Amino acid sequence: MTDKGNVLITGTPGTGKTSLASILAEQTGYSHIEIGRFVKDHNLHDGWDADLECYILNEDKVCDFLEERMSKGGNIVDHHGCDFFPERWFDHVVVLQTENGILYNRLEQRGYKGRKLQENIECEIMHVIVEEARESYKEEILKVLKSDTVEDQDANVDVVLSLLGSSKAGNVNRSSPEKRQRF
Ligand SMILES: Nc1ncnc2c1ncn2[C@@H]1O[C@H](COP(=O)(O)OP(=O)(O)OP(=O)(O)O)[C@@H](O)[C@H]1O
Repeated sequence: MTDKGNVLITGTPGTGKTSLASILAEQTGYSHIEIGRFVKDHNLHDGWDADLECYILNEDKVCDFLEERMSKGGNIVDHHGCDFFPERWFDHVVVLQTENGILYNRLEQRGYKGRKLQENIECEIMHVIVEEARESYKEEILKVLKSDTVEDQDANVDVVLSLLGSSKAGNVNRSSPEKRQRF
């Protein structure tokens, strides 16, 4: 591992991982690794799940593909699961949580329906990802953050920037909140 560490941003689909990770990548110069996109672009899967309408991620392929990149540090990884990554990869793990009604609307707006919508809402209600993160990483590197509003997102950017500023990741560029990308 180099001077720059790696950050994992996880949470149920729709909680705002990709939005937060892109702002952070822009402000820090870290690379944003959106696992879903990598899986598709680099064929790190075992085919398409027609029921859930997503690729069946191959964990070994993903870990092998990312190992060298992660060992160099300076990555912000964004994924809706966290238990199959090597624990040593991450210096900070952030779990985003969104109030169920807000999440429902976000996912519905994205065209989620039926089983896919229901399973994702249940996942959030049951705190599945928070529990998975608690079982997979040490409490001291874990932050659980609310992601209901734009204001929450701004606050979350500051939390991660300060984590990076106070860790071995060293100095990061802080731009003013007005310049931040909005969605
Ligand atoms: N804190 C927030 N407040 C309000 N809206 C948000 C917030 N975070 C994200 N959104 C909006 O919610 C939607 C989902 O965000 P995003 O794609 O970042 O979620 P995600 O967790 O990365 O989802 P997935 O796991 O499916 O990729 C987007 O329309 C985004 O603009």
